[in-house]
Amino acid sequence: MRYISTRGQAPALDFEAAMLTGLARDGGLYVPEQVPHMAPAEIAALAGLSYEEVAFRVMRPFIGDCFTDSAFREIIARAYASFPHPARCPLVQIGPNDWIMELHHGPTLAFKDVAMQLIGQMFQAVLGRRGERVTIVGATSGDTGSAAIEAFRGLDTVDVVILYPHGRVSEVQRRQMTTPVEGNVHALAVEGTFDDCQALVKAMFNDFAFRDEVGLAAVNSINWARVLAQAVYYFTAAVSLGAPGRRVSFSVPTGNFGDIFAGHIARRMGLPVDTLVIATNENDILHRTLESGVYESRGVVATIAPSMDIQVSSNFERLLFELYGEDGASVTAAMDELKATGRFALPQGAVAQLREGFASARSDKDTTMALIARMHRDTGLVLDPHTAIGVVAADRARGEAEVPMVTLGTAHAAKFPDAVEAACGVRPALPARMADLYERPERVSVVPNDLERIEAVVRERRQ
Ligand SMILES: Cc1ncc(COP(=O)(O)O)c(C=O)c1O
Ligand SMILES: N[C@@H](CCOP(=O)(O)O)C(=O)O
Repeated sequence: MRYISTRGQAPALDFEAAMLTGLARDGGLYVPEQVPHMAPAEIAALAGLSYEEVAFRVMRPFIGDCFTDSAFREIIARAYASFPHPARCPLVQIGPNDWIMELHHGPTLAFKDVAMQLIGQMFQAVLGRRGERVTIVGATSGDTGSAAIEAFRGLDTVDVVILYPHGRVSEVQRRQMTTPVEGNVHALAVEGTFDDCQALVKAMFNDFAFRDEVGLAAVNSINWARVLAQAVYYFTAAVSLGAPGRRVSFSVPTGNFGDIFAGHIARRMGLPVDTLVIATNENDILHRTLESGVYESRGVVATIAPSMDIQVSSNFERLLFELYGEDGASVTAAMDELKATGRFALPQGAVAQLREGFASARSDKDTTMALIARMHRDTGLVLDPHTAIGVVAADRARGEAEVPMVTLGTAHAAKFPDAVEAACGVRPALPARMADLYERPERVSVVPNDLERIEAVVRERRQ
């Protein structure tokens, strides 16, 4: 299995190299040259298997000879041992044909743990074998950073530096990043937005001297391994609802377009995924793109779903690559235009293809709060704002009524207690293992939105 860049100018790599490389050297994102196909019988055979075994079968064709089968099974087992729920990503029924897939049972209470716990194990195994050490620099709107710090804290093969937008993450998210004591993990509060943080990370990858000096690596969804690990739960959910004999739709709270792109990959592998609903908050660039065919960044606004406060959705480039017939030059031209003018228009054919596979809906603050209140009143469930946006969008953009709809429950309500309490009157409690989170001392540096200054801090913090 080889991985190629969406910009068409970087060398093709195997899985191990693509995982360690992060952003391609031409500025693009790695994607598999071909997406492996699972036959209906292979999908049917996933029914009743453990999450770990499904993960092995879905991911195995993508990893080439990076790990032996037994080593890969052990890595998967270690990754999901940190999820107390036996199903790892359980489904909860909320209506006659509606479910929420709870992806918050990992150590930091958000769906990022599902991939990050696995990637932590994969990096440790590969870097240990190669005798190498890397510097992971990540951008976060709150959840990727806490999941990465949790997955890599104390490991002897990596330093981790996380950039988050100062004052724009919840207190729980911030404390999850700033309270770990291990010397190899560092949180930097950037005076800017998530988009600024993500642009800084990409700029560091494009500064080849810096990149090579520190051995830069990525655990954002820049890294293909993240997307791959997230494709697994689409299989577990769809199979338990009747796939391959039955189509299933998903509503996905969306920001950087990584999670929903994972669903698209599952569909390309042969899973009968019907509609993929892009659920957005007021930062609705993707919803507008579906409506108008123009991808136009209007600047990030702060919302009650801060993890989705994103305007430049990194993984949309992976979909564009497909929509543009895998022509790296066209993708490069679109990305250059975006950088220069803040917008680009998709060709008619690409827009039609986009609308065939995806629907979209936007939920604003009042609608999201009303949904949290209604859901609590009707079912007793306390949803976080991101998941609530997914449920609103599922209602607004579902296709055929008889197709089951699964909303991805991307975070635990306790990560956003203020918004949840304001919506439904219940202040969700943190699990016992985090009960002292508010008492732990914090360690964080506030830094300006300045590439040189941040590169200097990264150099200084490496061990
Ligand atoms: C809780 C939560 N929901 C939804 C999203 C959006 O996911 P994606 O960036 O993969 O589109 C994020 C951030 O990634 C998140 O942290
Ligand atoms: N919402 C994310 C933003 C980063 O997304 P990623 O999937 O590219 O890591 C976050 O919580 O940090």
